[in-house]
Amino acid sequence: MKNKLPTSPYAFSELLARVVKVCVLFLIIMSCTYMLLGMLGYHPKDPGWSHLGYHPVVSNWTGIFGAWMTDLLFSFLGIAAWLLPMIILVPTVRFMVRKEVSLLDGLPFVMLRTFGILLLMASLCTLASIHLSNQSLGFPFTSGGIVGQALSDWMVSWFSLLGSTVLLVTAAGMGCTFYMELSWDSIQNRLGAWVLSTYRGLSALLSSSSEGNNAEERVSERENALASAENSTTKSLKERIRERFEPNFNSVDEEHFSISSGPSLKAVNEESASVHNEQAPSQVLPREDKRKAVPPLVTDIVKPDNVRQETVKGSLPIRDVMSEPSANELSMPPEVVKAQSQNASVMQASAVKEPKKELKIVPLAEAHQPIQSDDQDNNIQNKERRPVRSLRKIPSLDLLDPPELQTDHGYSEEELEDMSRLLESKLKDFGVIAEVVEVNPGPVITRFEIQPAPGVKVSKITNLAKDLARSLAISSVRVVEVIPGKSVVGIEIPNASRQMVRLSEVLNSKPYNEASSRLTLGLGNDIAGNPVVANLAKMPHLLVAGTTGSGKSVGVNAMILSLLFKATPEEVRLMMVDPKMLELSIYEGIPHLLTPVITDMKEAAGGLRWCVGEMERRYRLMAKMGVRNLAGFNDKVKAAEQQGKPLLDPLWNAEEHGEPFGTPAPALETLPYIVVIIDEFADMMMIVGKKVEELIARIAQKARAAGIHLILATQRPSVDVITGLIKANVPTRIAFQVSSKIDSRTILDQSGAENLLGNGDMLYLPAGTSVPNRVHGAFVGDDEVHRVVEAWKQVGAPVYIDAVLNDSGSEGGAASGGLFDDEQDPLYDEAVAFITETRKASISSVQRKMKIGYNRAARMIETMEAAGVVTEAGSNGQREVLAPPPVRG
Ligand SMILES: Nc1ncnc2c1ncn2[C@@H]1O[C@H](COP(=O)(O)OP(=O)(O)OP(=O)(O)O)[C@@H](O)[C@H]1O
Repeated sequence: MKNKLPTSPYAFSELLARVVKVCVLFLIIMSCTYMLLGMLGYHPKDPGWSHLGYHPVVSNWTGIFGAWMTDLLFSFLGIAAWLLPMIILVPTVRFMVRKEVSLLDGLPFVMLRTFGILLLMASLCTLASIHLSNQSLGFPFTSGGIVGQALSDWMVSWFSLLGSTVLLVTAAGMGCTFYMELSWDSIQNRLGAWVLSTYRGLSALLSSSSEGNNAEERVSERENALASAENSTTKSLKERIRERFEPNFNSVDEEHFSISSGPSLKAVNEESASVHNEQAPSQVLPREDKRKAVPPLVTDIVKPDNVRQETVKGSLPIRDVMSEPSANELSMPPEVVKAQSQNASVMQASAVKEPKKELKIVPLAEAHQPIQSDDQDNNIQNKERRPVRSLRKIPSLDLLDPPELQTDHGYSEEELEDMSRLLESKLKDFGVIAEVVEVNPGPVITRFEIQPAPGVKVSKITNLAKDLARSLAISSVRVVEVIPGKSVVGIEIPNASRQMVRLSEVLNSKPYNEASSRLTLGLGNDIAGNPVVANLAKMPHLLVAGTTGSGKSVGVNAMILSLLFKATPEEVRLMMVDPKMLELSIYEGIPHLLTPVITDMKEAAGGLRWCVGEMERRYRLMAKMGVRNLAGFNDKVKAAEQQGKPLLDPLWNAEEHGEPFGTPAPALETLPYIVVIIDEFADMMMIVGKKVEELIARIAQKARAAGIHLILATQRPSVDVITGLIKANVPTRIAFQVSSKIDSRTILDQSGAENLLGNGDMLYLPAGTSVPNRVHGAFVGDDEVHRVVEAWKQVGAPVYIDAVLNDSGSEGGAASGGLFDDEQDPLYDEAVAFITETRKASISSVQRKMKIGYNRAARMIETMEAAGVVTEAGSNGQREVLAPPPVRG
């Protein structure tokens, strides 16, 4: 007798209760359906509670009862009546299916919901009465019914139309919350999910329709992939929970387990609770207690240890969604758990969907093309022609401090991988879709080569340099727009610890040692650690600028020492101008100096003027010798010496030198290169004025062939110092760190120097190029400079050329701009008389005749040229005298 009917009164009453419950449920469902049909079939002319009716027959499908009932509902509630069937049905069904809860236990909840219903209905009726016209609706009274009408009249008189609306919407929200036991979090989540899916759908639609917009297409594809991966992840989690619960929950509806789309955990909790309850019906728990009772059951399947922290995309910790929910999560509201699991699954899915690509890590030493030294192409021919080292004793490079042992090995592969992902994600935050395709670690910086998505402008990335630096929490980021030979953009990020480049390292390198030019400068190392040397003879003039403390003076010192380790005083002579009386005074007394280090700006102008005169003399000499440059001239002189037939000075004029007519000309000697180094060139511009700019421009235009070169340094890279005239004539530039993009543009005609690291980090822009090379400047300390200076002083004392400065002191009006243009020189008239008489317009003859310095004589000749007394110098440097000789009375 397996299926015995219950015989005890307890068993019968239980059966009866169950049957009654089902019947009541059925009745309520049918009543609500009837109500709904009645409302659908409503006709205003049917008889009803509010009127007798005009139709002989009732039109409502539900008969006269239905017509009456509908009329009653619409009369009282207006449009809100439509909600009634739903409002009755939903809680009833919920109450009925939860079979274990007695009416008494559920009473507080019923009351709460009822209160919610009343609040919701009343506020909806009133809102409808206030804002909806009844004309098209045709309800017996108003669109909000009698209830709405009464409440709206009262509320508007007290709170005005706007105030009532605000209050009613609030009341409706509250009613809804009570009625549905609603969590606004969950609404927010659902709304968010809906907006997201709509956006995905739309963007997928748009991207598929617009060809060429591949960037968006990739995003939307990726997002869709993430979404599907998310679903699949959710599903697998679903399946795993199902496996756990299968024996107990065979009949439980699939949707109760929907982790990502509903209050899944809550459903699981409730269902788990009911399992407990079935095991002990006698222990019916109120709802709150049930919740407390659930965790032990569920924690039973949770392994909190499985929660794995993974660092993907930099420092973002992501929980592995494949692990089961943590105990913590179980105490959270289900919506929060859902949101977290969604986030985590999206991230996990991205990791699953996009398997980590092997990041290509190529050290800069291999990836970076070393900067070609100007001298290197000529090396082979030059080596045959000239000895690489001068016979004269040049101090040993041992005087310099040796390079330090490099102990830092930079970033590990893992760190580089993480940084790449972080960089990608930060770029994405700023709206730039790009992929790191290669990483090049170097000794000072690491370069990330990124491939931007099609359509991304490189200027957008450049403009993000500062924001990127901030968001990556590093001092600076430099964007390299063009990497020769590649289609990628470079992002240069400083290493945590920087390796110092020592001058000894650069000067001991092959490129410096093999360079034949006596004007080879060791600048530092490139980003890959290769030495960078440059030939000043090819530059042929150099402008160095950078903010104070950026490493300019150290850089200039490194250049001067490069010259001192390469050339003897016979090969290179130096003129140093140091308005600050600080930086270059250290070189006082070395044999290379043409004059003592110039600190007086008037003398500096005189020095420049001497250079102009020397330049013109050299041009004349070269013209006579039929050579095109100083190297050619020196070669010819040396060759003649070696053959035992020294060449005689072709410009020799015995009379001019006060020698008797017929005195043989002296033999020609090789001419040294002259390098003029001006440490703070802005000061000179300020003190002496425009004339300096003109002189510099004049030297810069012509001096290359004559072997005269300028190195101009300034800490004020403004347009009044680095003028258009100077920029046009000084084509090679070095920018150390500057404070703004504008300063960088003034120096290099492009931004970038504002993102340098300081401490000798520089951008070197060779003449005729537009892509600057980043160089980490060579460091040389003051004590090293001292040692080299002392060594040279031991070799010999300087032979100063007095003419360079000897008459500059008499140029009283220099500061006022009257340095070169006064006809008021007391000797001017005498000089004009002398020239027009002898018909020889030569500076040296005026110099000798008047017993004045070169500068003053040259100035007089120029004034005569301006006055039309003499012509301008021809290609051979000669001038014709135009004015007639003075009339002798
Ligand atoms: N190549 C380098 N490597 C490492 N550190 C350097 C380098 N060059 C300069 N520095 C550091 O920067 C400091 C400032 O350098 P320097 O005096 O050359 O700057 P500056 O631009 O000439 O400043 P100012 O215009 O005020 O004289 C130096 O004392 C040194 O510590």
